[in-house]
Amino acid sequence: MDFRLVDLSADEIAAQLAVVEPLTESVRALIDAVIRTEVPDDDLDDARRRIDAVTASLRAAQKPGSYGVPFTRDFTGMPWGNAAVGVRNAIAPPLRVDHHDDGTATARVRLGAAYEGPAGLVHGGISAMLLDQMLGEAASVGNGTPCFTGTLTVKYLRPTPLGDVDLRARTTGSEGRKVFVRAELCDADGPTVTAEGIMVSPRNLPSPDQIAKLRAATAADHDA
Ligand SMILES: CCCCCCCCCCCC(=O)SCCNC(=O)CCNC(=O)[C@H](O)C(C)(C)COP(=O)(O)OP(=O)(O)OC[C@H]1O[C@@H](n2cnc3c(N)ncnc32)[C@H](O)[C@@H]1OP(=O)(O)O
Repeated sequence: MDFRLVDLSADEIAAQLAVVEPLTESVRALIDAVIRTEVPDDDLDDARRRIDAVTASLRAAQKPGSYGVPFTRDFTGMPWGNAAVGVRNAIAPPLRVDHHDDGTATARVRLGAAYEGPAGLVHGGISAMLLDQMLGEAASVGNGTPCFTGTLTVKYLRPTPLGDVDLRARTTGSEGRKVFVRAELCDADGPTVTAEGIMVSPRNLPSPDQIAKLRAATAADHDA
């Protein structure tokens, strides 16, 4: 787990997001357009050349490896490359997860043509990924430390049509470093996929107490 700290204020992060989120949204629109376009082949070839030129311009200054999960000075994670929630990742729908006082995590997301499995239906792997993220978020926030998926059990109750889906997760208990979590993915008529997870806080991570102390120390440094 990457605990790299970045010295960015909330304003600086907001300024980055203001540029990055629209760019990623444009790439998502591009993905959808490539899937559904019916323009002639010559136009496709021309589009490819122009896209390659944009890609080359972005690669002029490029981070090695992946984005990782840097932490801000108030110890907030920035999982911007994450496949499910990443604001820099055009493959992510992205899921925007809300955490509630009762310990549940919820999200609503529109799954378009890029997430198709069977015709007109959400790919089962995408449903599993989104549910996995929800389980991890509910477990991690409830536990106060990041939890990895140990065991994930997914049950597909009925097909999920592409379109708007709602997700909800809640922890059902914990035992040592294990957190037990349940989640469901619903269309307008109710649950289509359910999941159960045993999420484990890895042994080499700081404990929730240590993280709370780190967060307090970082805040105190910043105030000084
Ligand atoms: C705001 C947003 C915040 C942040 C939100 C973050 C959300 C992230 C969501 C994404 C979730 C992912 O995709 S995570 C990526 C996919 N998952 C992974 O790559 C995990 C790969 N596996 C591992 O790293 C490891 O095997 C771990 C962490 C699962 C366990 O390793 P460990 O830490 O050494 O654990 P260990 O001491 O062996 O075991 C501790 C206890 O857990 C149990 N245990 C161990 N492995 C498993 C297992 N696979 N399934 C069930 N239970 C297990 C043991 O029996 C033991 O129980 P007992 O004897 O105490 O009873």
